[in-house]
Amino acid sequence: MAKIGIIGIGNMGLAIVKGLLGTYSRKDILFTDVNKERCEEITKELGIEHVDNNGHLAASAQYIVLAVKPQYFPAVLSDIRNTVTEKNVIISIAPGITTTQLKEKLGDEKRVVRAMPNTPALLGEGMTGVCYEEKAFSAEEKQAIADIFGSLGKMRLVEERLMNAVVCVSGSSPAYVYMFIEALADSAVKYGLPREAAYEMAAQSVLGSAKMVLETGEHPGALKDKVCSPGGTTIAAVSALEEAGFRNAVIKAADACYKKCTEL
Ligand SMILES: NC(=O)C1=CN([C@@H]2O[C@H](COP(=O)(O)OP(=O)(O)OC[C@H]3O[C@@H](n4cnc5c(N)ncnc54)[C@H](OP(=O)(O)O)[C@@H]3O)[C@@H](O)[C@H]2O)C=CC1
Ligand SMILES: O=C(O)[C@@H]1CCC=N1
Repeated sequence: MAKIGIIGIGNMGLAIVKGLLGTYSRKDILFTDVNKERCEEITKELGIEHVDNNGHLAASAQYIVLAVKPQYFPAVLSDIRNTVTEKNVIISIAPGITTTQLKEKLGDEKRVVRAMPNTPALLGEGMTGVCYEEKAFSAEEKQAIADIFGSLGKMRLVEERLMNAVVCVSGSSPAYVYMFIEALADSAVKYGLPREAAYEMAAQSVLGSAKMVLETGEHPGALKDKVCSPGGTTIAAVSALEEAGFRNAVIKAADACYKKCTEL
């Protein structure tokens, strides 16, 4: 099996490695990071090798995942530029950095995939949007890309012009979902429920509701209507949420997220 190398073992790099471990053998994964102490700790904890610099990683792995913050991309791309060849599959998970920009830095003949995963990949429950130039990859490579992101959860191929929308709906959205869970739990604590019970009840309600959307195929609005008894408690809450601009707040959050993608 071709080796997968991760550059940057922070929040997302580590989530990807842990997700990959569900499917890939330890010997097929390697990583680098500027923080050598962290490298040692992760190697010790997970039994995965790290190498001492990005150039060495690029020489050893066929699939290379760039998992550093966008501001560190120029340095990382320059580290690997002279080592990667047309045989490598270079996967960027940065928001806002386009395939054209990546190829400008790496050389036009290099082959680039853009992916936008999210942190639930850590548990194999991630969602990743992926785009690449169809004709640049063999069927076997396309399968390998699907396997890599499939091992982190669900994956969908999208057109590159939609990658910023993917950041809004799934790359960044776990943060808003955690805020919702936190607020929901606070609301129950306010009325006397112990905090630990409140987090479990809030999180399980979000998990169960998400599964209802995914597994019944019903429209979220129809599922909402089934919770709202006429004249009941839920419709009173829904009315208060509408008054506070709940749905508009989420759409405005996406506007801010999308704008930021275009500025990075
Ligand atoms: N976090 C998330 O939920 C998601 C993040 N992403 C994207 O993933 C990328 C990484 O994000 P995230 O994991 O949150 O960031 P982190 O800062 O947590 O992780 C990046 C890691 O890379 C290290 N690093 C920095 N420069 C280099 C370098 N030159 N060579 C090797 N390693 C380096 C950092 O070290 P140090 O800390 O010392 O700088 C850090 O350990 C970003 O582009 C982000 O936009 C995409 C989807 C979701
Ligand atoms: O906040 C960020 O910029 C990254 C991209 C998606 C999630 N985290």
